[in-house]
Amino acid sequence: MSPSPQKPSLSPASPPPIFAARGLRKVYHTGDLNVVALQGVDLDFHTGELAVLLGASGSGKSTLLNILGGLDIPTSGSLHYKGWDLSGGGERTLTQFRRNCVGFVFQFYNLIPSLTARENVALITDIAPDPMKPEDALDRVGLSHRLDHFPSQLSGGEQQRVAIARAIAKKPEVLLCDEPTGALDVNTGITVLEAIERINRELGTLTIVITHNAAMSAMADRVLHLSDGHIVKESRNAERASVSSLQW
Ligand SMILES: Nc1ncnc2c1ncn2[C@@H]1O[C@H](COP(=O)(O)OP(=O)(O)OP(=O)(O)O)[C@@H](O)[C@H]1O
Repeated sequence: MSPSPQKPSLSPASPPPIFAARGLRKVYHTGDLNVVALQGVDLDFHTGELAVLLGASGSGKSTLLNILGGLDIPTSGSLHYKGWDLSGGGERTLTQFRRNCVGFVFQFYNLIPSLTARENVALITDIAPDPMKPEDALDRVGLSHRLDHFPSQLSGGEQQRVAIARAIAKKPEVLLCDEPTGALDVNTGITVLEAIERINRELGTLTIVITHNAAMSAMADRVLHLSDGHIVKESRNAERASVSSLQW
């Protein structure tokens, strides 16, 4: 373990973390320029937790989420998910990890326009080892009445909920959400966050949501503040606020 002033969040009563990141550093090389996006991050995450990762633009949030999701690897430091070495295990390990363990939700929904909601979700359920039915996934995000609608026939919030259904249909242990409400107005954003919170609560999926929006902190178990590539503050909520009470 690399020495660092940042303390991992394990309390004595906690079960072992499923993610353990130590000294994560990420440097992007672009021409002559080196951008240090992460400067030595130590973090643990536990099953069932809902964590909000807050930070200004450029603070390193997406870089961290992409590394946690196996879309990228750190320049140095280590990342373990259960028994898997995601920092040094190679592309095959990352592919297996992404395919079996992680669902992603991004700001833009990336649905296939020529497929219905059900068919967009079925794209994933057709290749996952033990998926839920597309109809069940869409039911969990409150879209049972929109199964045969095409993306162009759905509102932005509904499209994002289809994207969430697609992400959770393979029953991932981890759900990673990068600015899931960034393109939505407040009320629509609330319905999307309600869907995410419900998935976390009902399925016990470790859920990490990144946002600029400090108001979302109240819905989390734990809030991590990222600044300039460092975790500068970590706090826990004694209770999670209901999503419908959030305002911004
Ligand atoms: N592929 C890349 N190549 C070079 N630099 C990059 C790359 N991706 C990110 N960066 C830089 O790394 C830093 C962190 O970027 P990152 O996208 O992780 O921040 P962020 O907190 O998610 O920002 P935002 O909220 O604006 O999405 C920024 O300075 C960014 O310009």
